[in-house]
Amino acid sequence: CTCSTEPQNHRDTEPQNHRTTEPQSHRTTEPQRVEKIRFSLDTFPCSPAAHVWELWIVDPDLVLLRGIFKLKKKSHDVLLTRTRLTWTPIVPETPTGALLLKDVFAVRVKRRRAAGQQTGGAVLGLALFCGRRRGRRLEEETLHLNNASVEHTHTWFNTVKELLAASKRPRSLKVLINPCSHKKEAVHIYRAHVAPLFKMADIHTDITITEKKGHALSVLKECKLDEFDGSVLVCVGGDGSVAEVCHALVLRAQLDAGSPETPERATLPLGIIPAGSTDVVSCSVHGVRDPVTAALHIILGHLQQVDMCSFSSLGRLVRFGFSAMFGFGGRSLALAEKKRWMSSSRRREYALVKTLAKLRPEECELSFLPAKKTDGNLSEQRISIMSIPCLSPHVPRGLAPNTRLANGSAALIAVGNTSRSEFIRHLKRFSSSSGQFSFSFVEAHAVSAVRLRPRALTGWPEEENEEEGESKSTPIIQSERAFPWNIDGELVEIANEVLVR
Ligand SMILES: Nc1ncnc2c1ncn2[C@@H]1O[C@H](COP(=O)(O)OP(=O)(O)OP(=O)(O)O)[C@@H](O)[C@H]1O
Repeated sequence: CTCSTEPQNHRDTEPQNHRTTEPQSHRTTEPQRVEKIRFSLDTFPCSPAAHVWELWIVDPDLVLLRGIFKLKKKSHDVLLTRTRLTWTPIVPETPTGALLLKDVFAVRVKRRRAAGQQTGGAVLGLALFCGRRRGRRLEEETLHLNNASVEHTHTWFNTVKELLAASKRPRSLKVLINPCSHKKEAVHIYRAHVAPLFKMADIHTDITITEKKGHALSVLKECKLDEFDGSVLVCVGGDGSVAEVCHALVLRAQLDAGSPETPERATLPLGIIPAGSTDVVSCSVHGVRDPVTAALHIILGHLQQVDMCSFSSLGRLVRFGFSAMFGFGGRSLALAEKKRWMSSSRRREYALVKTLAKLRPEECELSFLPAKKTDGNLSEQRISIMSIPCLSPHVPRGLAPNTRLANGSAALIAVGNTSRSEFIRHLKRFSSSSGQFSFSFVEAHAVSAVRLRPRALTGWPEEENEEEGESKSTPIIQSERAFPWNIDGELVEIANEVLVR
């Protein structure tokens, strides 16, 4: 029983509040079983000083203080109640869990709030948000550090926040979204899976939803790059969108450096959020096709250099890109492009089957500069050139599994003249297992440059009338002298020899 006019003599009139103002080592986390009964002055008129009497019925087991002390050189959790001191050894003394701050992207103070309550609420502790590896994926995970002390929580919060602010992470993002990618889901993928993570990490975003093909290129050609200082460009879309943005970044770097001949490194890093049908570039860089993994890589500031090729013809730059196919790959894409009204998977299947039915070698002269060994000369081929492994859900090990992302070379895969059935066997091995290069008609080389000169300037002329009902005014090859190339999934028609570096 105590009597007071000074609330602080009771430590506080609200027993549960005093828990939140105590420093860590003197704070109890036990529920406080204290009941308070108030009496009016009239009840005890004999008291000269007090206005109110308060009777405190105190649980003798109530923990008054709690802290970590060493007893006989071992750490103990020590509790103080009104009647006794107890201590429990803290075992093991080595940490049982660890979290690297390089994986943490946000910290928040947790509060108890009623439904609909926006502000305030009792402090419950800290939540640390991090990206955890699960195989090739990065997943968002939260570490809860529960502690009801306001002072303690804010000290930890401020320190962690300062540490995060000092790390090399993007503070702002210029986001380009292709709303037409694949099933037109890019905007939804961004809003549902990516934007909440950027918000959580306090990253400012400036979003452009592209209106047509070439829009991203014109944005990046004309923008002032110093406005993007310290920021990262993000592309949400499929391989066509990524290729357009990458081409724009490298082209811009070359234009700014005034060196059309020498390759220049792009000044802005690019984040790729996969929203296409195959997402070869995203799969190759992240090892998995997953928007959350991609977003967490961006937030955590992970950087990966990636090789690109330049494609030029007769001394003029055609474009920059990661992969190109000539022959079978170019022909089937050209055919698929004619069937735009079909769904993307159907027209791809249709074009594949049709092109296989008319399979024949390209008459061409192919020379290359090997990355390590002696140079070579090949003819009558179907050809692929890839600066990255080109992984996709359909080809889990990649079209060019021996190519690294940034080794300064590309894989040249040349498939010589063979029967249709052997060619199909070769193709099938990409999706099933290894061994796709162990055919006598397949050659694979690591190269730093390739020159391809088509010999027959009219390509496959018999194809142009290949189907009943098909208009003769829409030939597969727009110009009689042009050859279809598949560069990063985009149809590029080039009439003359092509130099890839
Ligand atoms: N608003 C738009 N309307 C039409 N095309 C666009 C628009 N914005 C961008 N594009 C172009 O769409 C082309 C294809 O986009 P993207 O590669 O993202 O989709 P996709 O072809 O469905 O995916 P994938 O290449 O993985 O199959 C790109 O060349 C891009 O330049």
